[in-house]
Amino acid sequence: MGFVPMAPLLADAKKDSYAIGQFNINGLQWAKAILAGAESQQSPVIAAASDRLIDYLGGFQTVVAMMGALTDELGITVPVVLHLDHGLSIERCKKAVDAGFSSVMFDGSHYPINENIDMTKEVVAYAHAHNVSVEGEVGTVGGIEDGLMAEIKYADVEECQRFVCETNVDALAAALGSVHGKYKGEPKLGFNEMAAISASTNVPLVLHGASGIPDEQLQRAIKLGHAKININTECMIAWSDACRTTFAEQETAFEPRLLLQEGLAMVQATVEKKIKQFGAANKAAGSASLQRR
Ligand SMILES: O=C(CO)COP(=O)(O)O
Ligand SMILES: O=CCC(=O)O
Ligand SMILES: [Zn+2]
Repeated sequence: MGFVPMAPLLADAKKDSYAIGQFNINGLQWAKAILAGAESQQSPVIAAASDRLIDYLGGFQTVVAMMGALTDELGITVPVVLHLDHGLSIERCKKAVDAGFSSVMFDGSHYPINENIDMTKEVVAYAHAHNVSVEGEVGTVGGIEDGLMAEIKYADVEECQRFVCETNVDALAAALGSVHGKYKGEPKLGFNEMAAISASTNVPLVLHGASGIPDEQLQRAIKLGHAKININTECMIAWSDACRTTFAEQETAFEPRLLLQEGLAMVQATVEKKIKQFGAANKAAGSASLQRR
């Protein structure tokens, strides 16, 4: 089974007011937990490799081969998007397309808007020619992004409109106060700006840094056009808490399969919980016949 492009899935999600979960891959067993969680909920899923972690994961081709084999061997029937998260350069986005990813994010948010537009355009031209979807970012998500500590820079409504119109991206990550990693205090998303950006761009929006955002704010974001919600930290916290407990309880154990299994079960449980929260459970059937790469 191949991977599906992201654009048609997000169009369906936006139309029916639910969001598809993006879950970051932190290794082979982790990828299995993501796929099993999506299958059990019968939800489309976006499995993402952060460009920052590509070498750690074994390289672009390894990620594609691993995810392809896992979806086959596990008998996964729900649509799976294989997405490059926070692509660091045009070249690396092209490499991901060549390797077989079905979606890429080019993160040009640290560049001035004109450069971000030009670079994103180049990624879109290459990716669309290969039936691969593209996500772009305007403004800056706070916290650790690409390994660097980023200041929050709110997306500007007019810049977003220009960005979408000129680049033809399939999805827009408009930074509106969310933060990667753990929140210090209550997150406060810019809902007025969100409404204006959603209305003026008319593309599916992407919420980065969604771990730890209260349900009420997530539901408002979905109503205002967010069709993709990114979760990594909540899975990592669930995994590390469970693993720490196992290590403390089983002082003499040494087999990784046993030591890590409770942590991985918690990753799957977190994926399932978030999918239900995003309203994406049982949404796989309508999109299952989509063209795969
Ligand atoms: O945005 C994310 C991945 O791109 C994940 O954000 P969290 O750190 O909030 O899970
Ligand atoms: O969490 C997602 C992004 C990253 O870690 O690079
Ligand atoms: Zn992100």
